[in-house]
Amino acid sequence: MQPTRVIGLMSGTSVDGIDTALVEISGGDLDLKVELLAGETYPYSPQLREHILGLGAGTAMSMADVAAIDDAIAHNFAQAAQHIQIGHHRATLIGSHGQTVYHRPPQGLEELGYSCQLGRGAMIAHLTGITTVSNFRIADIAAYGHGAPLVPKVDAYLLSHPQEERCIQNIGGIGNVTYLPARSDDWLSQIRGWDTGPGNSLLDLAVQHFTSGTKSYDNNGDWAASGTPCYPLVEQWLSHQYFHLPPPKSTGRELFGITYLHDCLQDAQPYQLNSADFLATITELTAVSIVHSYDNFLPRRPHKVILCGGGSRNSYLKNRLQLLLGNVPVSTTDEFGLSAAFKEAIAFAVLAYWRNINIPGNLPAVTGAYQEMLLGEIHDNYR
Ligand SMILES: Nc1ncnc2c1ncn2[C@@H]1O[C@H](COP(=O)(O)OP(=O)(O)OP(=O)(O)O)[C@@H](O)[C@H]1O
Ligand SMILES: CC(=O)N[C@H]1[C@@H]2OC[C@@H](O2)[C@@H](O)[C@@H]1O[C@H](C)C(=O)O
Repeated sequence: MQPTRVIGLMSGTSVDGIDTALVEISGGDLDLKVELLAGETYPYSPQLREHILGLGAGTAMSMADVAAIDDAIAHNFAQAAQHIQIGHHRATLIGSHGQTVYHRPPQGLEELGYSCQLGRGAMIAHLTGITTVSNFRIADIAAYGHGAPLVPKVDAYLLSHPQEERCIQNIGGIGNVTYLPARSDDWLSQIRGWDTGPGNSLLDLAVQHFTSGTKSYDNNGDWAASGTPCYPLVEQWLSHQYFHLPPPKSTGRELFGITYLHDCLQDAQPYQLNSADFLATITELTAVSIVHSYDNFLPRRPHKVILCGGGSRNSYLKNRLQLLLGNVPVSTTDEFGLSAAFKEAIAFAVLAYWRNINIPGNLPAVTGAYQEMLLGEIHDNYR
């Protein structure tokens, strides 16, 4: 059978731009194959980024303003899909995650969560002339799940190993892990996944704070590497309720965003840290919270930790993780043939492909949903 050419579109909690992957997909589950033909990140304009971050942070806005942001996101996503195809044969399917602006996990057993991704799929289908699957999280949420993380099932089929136990750790704005047991008889039911807490979100905000907005992230972690972490503060921050909550669990900028950073800055005042020390301390919180969650919520430490997402390019953070994990080697998905930068975009291409052939995309043991669900709404090409 001919592989299907699919575009995956994803903009995550960093709101840095649209990660776009053009892939060829074949197979179903264990025989799933994905080839990345092109990958590109198309940044948002500074104004649109500011509006999206404002909306997410609770800035008062009219419904007309929200509609304008929603439309602008859909236009940008459609444009990204058009651009990535230049010089290639056309895709027949798009999987668009959209832009998360709000995420509220279920507050109790009988409670439904809520997650809002802007950039309507119907618009993208119309603008591109390509059938588009979007709104991936809602079906899992309707089944009392968190609607996140959704990448673990894709990780399972692209990165699991017959003998090794692996943690696939994404470090985006928020961090999330997929724990993959070795592929044995009932390995699928033993897969776990959850949001570990802050990835780069607090670090990016702190860099913006110290540079009055002239820089948006700590390139390579060099700035943090020039400082020293303040461990009493890391300990204090680690007492945050989220880190102790057992999975299934998910979070977002609602918890680890600008308000939390302001609290951290206040907590740091008695220690009179300079900016480098503060960044080193925030970076340490990301690293320690990841390892702490493995130690608390996994049967044992994995054989390998494999990183992806923008934070995998932060050498200082990677080194801190390696130090905390001792003899468990830390690498990136690039070393396993899967692009660390575009893995999430690739995952939404796979989820769209699965939706199109009626394969469920969620793992109930990860999201907490009571059953497997077909994820995403299909918007036909209206042209
Ligand atoms: N060279 C680099 N050095 C250090 N950090 C980097 C580098 N490149 C990217 N990053 C970090 O990665 C972030 C973007 O990561 P990514 O695109 O994976 O996030 P996201 O997809 O928006 O988030 P999420 O996975 O939470 O949805 C940037 O905001 C920055 O903090
Ligand atoms: C609501 C939402 O957009 N959540 C994102 C976010 O970014 C990382 C983490 O928090 C993860 O739970 C999720 O994204 C990935 C792609 C997922 O669903 O697997």
